[in-house]
Amino acid sequence: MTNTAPSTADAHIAPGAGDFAARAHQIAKVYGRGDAQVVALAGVTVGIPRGRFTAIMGPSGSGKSTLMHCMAGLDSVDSGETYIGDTELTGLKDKQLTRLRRDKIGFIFQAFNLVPTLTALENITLPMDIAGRKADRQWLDAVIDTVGLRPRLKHRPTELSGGQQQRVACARALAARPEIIFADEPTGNLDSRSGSEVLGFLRDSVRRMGQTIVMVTHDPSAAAYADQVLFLTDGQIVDTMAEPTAARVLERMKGFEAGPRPGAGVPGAVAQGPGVASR
Ligand SMILES: Nc1ncnc2c1ncn2[C@@H]1O[C@H](COP(=O)(O)OP(=O)(O)OP(=O)(O)O)[C@@H](O)[C@H]1O
Repeated sequence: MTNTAPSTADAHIAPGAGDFAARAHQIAKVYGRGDAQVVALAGVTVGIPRGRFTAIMGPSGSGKSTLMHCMAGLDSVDSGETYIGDTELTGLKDKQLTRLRRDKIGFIFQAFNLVPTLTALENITLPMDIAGRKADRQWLDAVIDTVGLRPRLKHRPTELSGGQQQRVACARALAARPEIIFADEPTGNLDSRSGSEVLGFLRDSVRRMGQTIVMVTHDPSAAAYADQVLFLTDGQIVDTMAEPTAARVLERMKGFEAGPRPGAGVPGAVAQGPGVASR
């Protein structure tokens, strides 16, 4: 069911209000028809605070990837609006959307998606090369040092470990200084040590470089690296948690197995950054 009722939370995401790198307003997404119909998003209103690390968690099938894909302009919504900065994505033509994704958004996926014939450095600068943009040398150096890739820049992906390949993918996402980075299970293919390294690096890029990151994850330990966690069930944001710990996130996730927490059903909830009270 799509929730279209206005929410007082909407005031927080009116265009120009709040410092959000990305926003969604009452977005709904339904797959299939008739008996096969699945409501993936049921009227989600959310703002992603700029310069913060936000994790999205929820049971399998709760709509995490759909929300991320719709907010990143990789998938269309059936109703509602999405914004990157002040630019409304809904209604953009394909070419405009491609340009916006290229110029303003960085992506990190579970599969590293590196070009095997290019070196680590060439992979990092590839999006800028395609866009015909010159890399800011100082920034690029800072990114390379932050991810600890300097001794590996001439290596091809097959000559790098999984963790190193994902660090190349992180550096590629950061190099163009995007408005926001969307990361979908970035540590899903990594052992726990490499996963911790990548997560530590993502957190550092938020703290030291002011990057905005949104990450979908199943792992409470990964979510604990974030500044805040949004919890989705049945296509709605039902809770938020600031300054999460793995234990608190795990405890909250257990609650979903027994159904949403009483009073936690807040369709239209808005991520409010560090000021959100822990629940
Ligand atoms: N292309 C599609 N066609 C039909 N149904 C889809 C499609 N993509 C997603 N769905 C359905 O929409 C719902 C939400 O899917 P989504 O992948 O967003 O959930 P998720 O929370 O990311 O799940 P997981 O944690 O298992 O990856 C699920 O019921 C899924 O089966």
